[in-house]
Amino acid sequence: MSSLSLQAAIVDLDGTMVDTLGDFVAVLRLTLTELGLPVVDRAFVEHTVGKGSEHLIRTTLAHVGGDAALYDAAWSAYQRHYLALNGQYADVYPGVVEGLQRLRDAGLRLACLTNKPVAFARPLLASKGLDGFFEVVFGGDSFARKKPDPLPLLETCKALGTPPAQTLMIGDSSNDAEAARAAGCPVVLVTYGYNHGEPIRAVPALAHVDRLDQVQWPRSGVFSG
Ligand SMILES: O=C(O)COP(=O)(O)O
Ligand SMILES: [Mg+2]
Repeated sequence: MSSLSLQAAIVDLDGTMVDTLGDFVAVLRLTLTELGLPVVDRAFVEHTVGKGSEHLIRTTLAHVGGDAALYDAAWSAYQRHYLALNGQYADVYPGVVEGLQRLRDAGLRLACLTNKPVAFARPLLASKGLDGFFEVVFGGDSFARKKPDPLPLLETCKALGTPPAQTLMIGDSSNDAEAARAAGCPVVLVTYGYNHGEPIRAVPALAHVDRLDQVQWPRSGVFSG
Protein backbone atom coordinates (compact mmCIF):
# COMPACT_ATOMS: atom_id res chain seq x y z
CA MET A 1 0.00 0.00 0.00
CA SER A 2 1.21 3.47 -0.78
CA SER A 3 2.35 5.81 1.99
CA LEU A 4 -0.04 8.49 3.03
CA SER A 5 0.54 11.49 5.23
CA LEU A 6 -2.27 12.03 7.74
CA GLN A 7 -3.17 14.82 10.16
CA ALA A 8 -6.40 13.54 11.65
CA ALA A 9 -8.83 10.65 11.93
CA ILE A 10 -12.63 10.73 11.99
CA VAL A 11 -14.00 7.71 13.85
CA ASP A 12 -17.52 6.30 13.50
CA LEU A 13 -19.31 5.23 16.70
CA ASP A 14 -21.91 2.44 16.33
CA GLY A 15 -20.34 -0.77 15.08
CA THR A 16 -16.86 0.75 15.07
CA MET A 17 -16.10 1.84 18.66
CA VAL A 18 -19.11 0.52 20.55
CA ASP A 19 -21.29 -2.54 19.96
CA THR A 20 -24.65 -0.82 20.51
CA LEU A 21 -26.86 -3.46 18.90
CA GLY A 22 -28.27 -4.47 22.31
CA ASP A 23 -29.30 -0.87 23.00
CA PHE A 24 -31.05 -0.53 19.62
CA VAL A 25 -32.88 -3.85 20.09
CA ALA A 26 -34.02 -2.96 23.63
CA VAL A 27 -35.15 0.56 22.69
CA LEU A 28 -37.09 -0.67 19.65
CA ARG A 29 -38.77 -3.41 21.74
CA LEU A 30 -39.91 -0.84 24.32
CA THR A 31 -41.04 1.59 21.62
CA LEU A 32 -42.99 -0.97 19.58
CA THR A 33 -44.60 -2.49 22.67
CA GLU A 34 -45.70 0.97 23.81
CA LEU A 35 -47.35 1.49 20.41
CA GLY A 36 -49.03 -1.94 20.55
CA LEU A 37 -46.97 -3.24 17.63
CA PRO A 38 -45.06 -6.53 17.21
CA VAL A 39 -41.37 -6.39 18.11
CA VAL A 40 -38.46 -6.94 15.70
CA ASP A 41 -35.62 -9.43 16.05
CA ARG A 42 -31.91 -8.75 16.49
CA ALA A 43 -30.97 -9.69 12.90
CA PHE A 44 -33.43 -7.15 11.47
CA VAL A 45 -31.98 -4.42 13.68
CA GLU A 46 -28.40 -5.38 12.79
CA HIS A 47 -29.19 -5.05 9.09
CA THR A 48 -31.06 -1.76 9.48
CA VAL A 49 -28.88 0.41 11.77
CA GLY A 50 -26.33 2.77 10.28
CA LYS A 51 -28.37 5.40 8.50
CA GLY A 52 -29.60 7.25 11.59
CA SER A 53 -32.63 7.03 13.90
CA GLU A 54 -35.21 8.40 11.44
CA HIS A 55 -34.35 5.71 8.89
CA LEU A 56 -34.36 3.01 11.58
CA ILE A 57 -37.77 4.06 12.91
CA ARG A 58 -39.38 4.40 9.47
CA THR A 59 -37.98 1.07 8.25
CA THR A 60 -39.03 -0.66 11.47
CA LEU A 61 -42.60 0.69 11.30
CA ALA A 62 -42.89 -0.51 7.69
CA HIS A 63 -41.44 -3.92 8.63
CA VAL A 64 -43.99 -4.57 11.39
CA GLY A 65 -46.91 -3.22 9.37
CA GLY A 66 -47.29 -0.08 11.50
CA ASP A 67 -48.99 2.99 10.00
CA ALA A 68 -46.50 5.61 8.80
CA ALA A 69 -48.69 8.14 10.66
CA LEU A 70 -47.32 6.61 13.89
CA TYR A 71 -43.89 8.03 13.07
CA ASP A 72 -44.07 11.04 15.42
CA ALA A 73 -45.27 8.95 18.35
CA ALA A 74 -42.61 6.33 17.58
CA TRP A 75 -39.89 8.97 17.38
CA SER A 76 -40.75 10.52 20.75
CA ALA A 77 -41.04 7.11 22.47
CA TYR A 78 -37.76 6.02 20.85
CA GLN A 79 -35.99 9.21 22.08
CA ARG A 80 -37.27 8.77 25.62
CA HIS A 81 -36.33 5.08 25.85
CA TYR A 82 -32.95 5.59 24.18
CA LEU A 83 -31.91 8.38 26.54
CA ALA A 84 -33.02 6.29 29.53
CA LEU A 85 -31.04 3.15 28.68
CA ASN A 86 -28.26 4.54 26.46
CA GLY A 87 -25.17 2.35 26.88
CA GLN A 88 -26.76 -0.22 29.20
CA TYR A 89 -26.63 -2.99 26.57
CA ALA A 90 -23.55 -1.72 24.75
CA ASP A 91 -19.86 -2.58 25.01
CA VAL A 92 -16.65 -1.05 23.71
CA TYR A 93 -15.08 -3.43 21.19
CA PRO A 94 -11.69 -4.99 22.02
CA GLY A 95 -8.77 -2.91 20.74
CA VAL A 96 -10.67 0.40 20.58
CA VAL A 97 -9.06 2.19 23.54
CA GLU A 98 -5.61 0.94 22.48
CA GLY A 99 -6.27 1.96 18.86
CA LEU A 100 -7.47 5.46 19.76
CA GLN A 101 -4.46 5.91 22.04
CA ARG A 102 -2.10 4.89 19.23
CA LEU A 103 -3.70 7.36 16.83
CA ARG A 104 -3.36 10.12 19.43
CA ASP A 105 0.24 9.10 20.24
CA ALA A 106 1.01 9.44 16.52
CA GLY A 107 -0.07 13.08 16.77
CA LEU A 108 -3.41 12.76 14.99
CA ARG A 109 -6.34 15.04 15.79
CA LEU A 110 -9.44 12.92 16.48
CA ALA A 111 -13.12 13.53 15.75
CA CYS A 112 -16.11 11.27 16.31
CA LEU A 113 -18.73 11.38 13.55
CA THR A 114 -21.81 9.21 13.87
CA ASN A 115 -25.26 9.09 12.30
CA LYS A 116 -26.63 8.72 15.85
CA PRO A 117 -28.22 11.89 17.25
CA VAL A 118 -25.52 13.87 19.02
CA ALA A 119 -27.60 13.91 22.24
CA PHE A 120 -27.22 10.09 22.34
CA ALA A 121 -23.60 10.05 21.16
CA ARG A 122 -22.07 12.38 23.76
CA PRO A 123 -23.38 10.60 26.89
CA LEU A 124 -22.53 7.21 25.36
CA LEU A 125 -18.92 8.22 24.69
CA ALA A 126 -18.69 9.65 28.22
CA SER A 127 -20.17 6.60 29.95
CA LYS A 128 -17.79 4.31 28.04
CA GLY A 129 -14.75 6.47 28.88
CA LEU A 130 -14.07 7.40 25.24
CA ASP A 131 -14.99 11.10 25.24
CA GLY A 132 -11.52 12.32 26.21
CA PHE A 133 -10.03 11.16 22.91
CA PHE A 134 -12.08 13.53 20.74
CA GLU A 135 -11.70 17.21 19.98
CA VAL A 136 -15.11 17.31 18.35
CA VAL A 137 -18.16 15.04 18.32
CA PHE A 138 -20.85 15.34 15.63
CA GLY A 139 -24.05 13.34 15.18
CA GLY A 140 -26.59 12.61 12.48
CA ASP A 141 -28.46 15.78 13.39
CA SER A 142 -25.41 18.07 13.48
CA PHE A 143 -25.56 18.85 9.75
CA ALA A 144 -28.20 19.07 7.01
CA ARG A 145 -27.37 15.60 5.68
CA LYS A 146 -26.00 12.34 7.11
CA LYS A 147 -23.42 9.80 5.89
CA PRO A 148 -23.28 8.43 3.14
CA ASP A 149 -23.51 12.06 2.03
CA PRO A 150 -20.02 13.61 2.16
CA LEU A 151 -21.26 16.79 3.88
CA PRO A 152 -20.73 15.63 7.51
CA LEU A 153 -17.15 14.55 6.71
CA LEU A 154 -16.37 17.82 4.94
CA GLU A 155 -17.81 19.80 7.87
CA THR A 156 -15.84 17.70 10.36
CA CYS A 157 -12.62 18.32 8.39
CA LYS A 158 -13.47 22.03 8.47
CA ALA A 159 -13.97 21.92 12.25
CA LEU A 160 -10.63 20.13 12.68
CA GLY A 161 -8.93 22.42 10.16
CA THR A 162 -7.49 19.45 8.25
CA PRO A 163 -7.65 18.72 4.50
CA PRO A 164 -9.90 15.75 3.62
CA ALA A 165 -7.04 13.99 1.79
CA GLN A 166 -5.11 13.93 5.08
CA THR A 167 -8.05 12.98 7.26
CA LEU A 168 -8.64 9.25 7.67
CA MET A 169 -12.21 7.96 8.08
CA ILE A 170 -12.49 4.82 10.20
CA GLY A 171 -15.88 3.10 10.03
CA ASP A 172 -17.79 -0.15 9.80
CA SER A 173 -20.18 0.34 6.92
CA SER A 174 -20.64 1.32 3.31
CA ASN A 175 -22.15 4.60 4.61
CA ASP A 176 -18.75 5.54 6.02
CA ALA A 177 -16.89 4.37 2.92
CA GLU A 178 -19.19 6.13 0.43
CA ALA A 179 -19.12 9.38 2.40
CA ALA A 180 -15.32 9.19 2.64
CA ARG A 181 -14.87 8.50 -1.06
CA ALA A 182 -17.11 11.41 -2.02
CA ALA A 183 -15.40 13.75 0.48
CA GLY A 184 -11.91 12.73 -0.69
CA CYS A 185 -10.94 11.15 2.65
CA PRO A 186 -8.99 7.87 2.79
CA VAL A 187 -10.92 5.14 4.61
CA VAL A 188 -10.16 2.11 6.78
CA LEU A 189 -12.99 -0.29 7.63
CA VAL A 190 -13.38 -2.55 10.65
CA THR A 191 -14.67 -6.04 9.92
CA TYR A 192 -16.81 -6.64 13.03
CA GLY A 193 -19.56 -3.99 12.80
CA TYR A 194 -22.87 -3.63 11.00
CA ASN A 195 -22.99 -3.32 7.23
CA HIS A 196 -26.64 -3.95 6.36
CA GLY A 197 -25.93 -7.69 6.18
CA GLU A 198 -23.44 -7.23 3.33
CA PRO A 199 -19.80 -8.42 3.51
CA ILE A 200 -17.69 -5.39 4.50
CA ARG A 201 -14.58 -6.77 2.77
CA ALA A 202 -16.35 -6.20 -0.55
CA VAL A 203 -16.39 -2.45 0.18
CA PRO A 204 -13.23 -0.80 -1.15
CA ALA A 205 -10.91 0.68 1.54
CA LEU A 206 -7.22 1.27 2.25
CA ALA A 207 -7.42 -1.61 4.71
CA HIS A 208 -9.94 -3.84 6.50
CA VAL A 209 -8.95 -4.44 10.14
CA ASP A 210 -10.26 -6.87 12.76
CA ARG A 211 -9.42 -4.47 15.62
CA LEU A 212 -8.97 -0.71 15.77
CA ASP A 213 -5.44 -1.15 17.16
CA GLN A 214 -4.49 -2.92 13.92
CA VAL A 215 -4.61 0.36 11.99
CA GLN A 216 -0.92 0.75 11.20
CA TRP A 217 0.22 4.12 12.32
CA PRO A 218 3.98 4.68 12.85
CA ARG A 219 4.94 7.81 14.81
CA SER A 220 6.31 9.33 11.62
CA GLY A 221 2.69 9.96 10.69
CA VAL A 222 2.84 7.78 7.61
CA PHE A 223 0.13 5.17 7.15
CA SER A 224 1.02 1.81 5.72
CA GLY A 225 -0.96 -1.36 5.94
O1 LIG B 1 -27.34 5.55 14.48
C1 LIG B 1 -26.95 4.91 13.47
O2 LIG B 1 -27.65 4.69 12.48
C2 LIG B 1 -25.54 4.37 13.45
O3 LIG B 1 -24.62 5.37 13.51
P1 LIG B 1 -23.05 5.23 13.11
O4 LIG B 1 -22.75 3.87 12.64
O5 LIG B 1 -22.88 6.29 12.07
O6 LIG B 1 -22.35 5.56 14.43
MG1 LIG C 1 -21.27 2.54 12.16
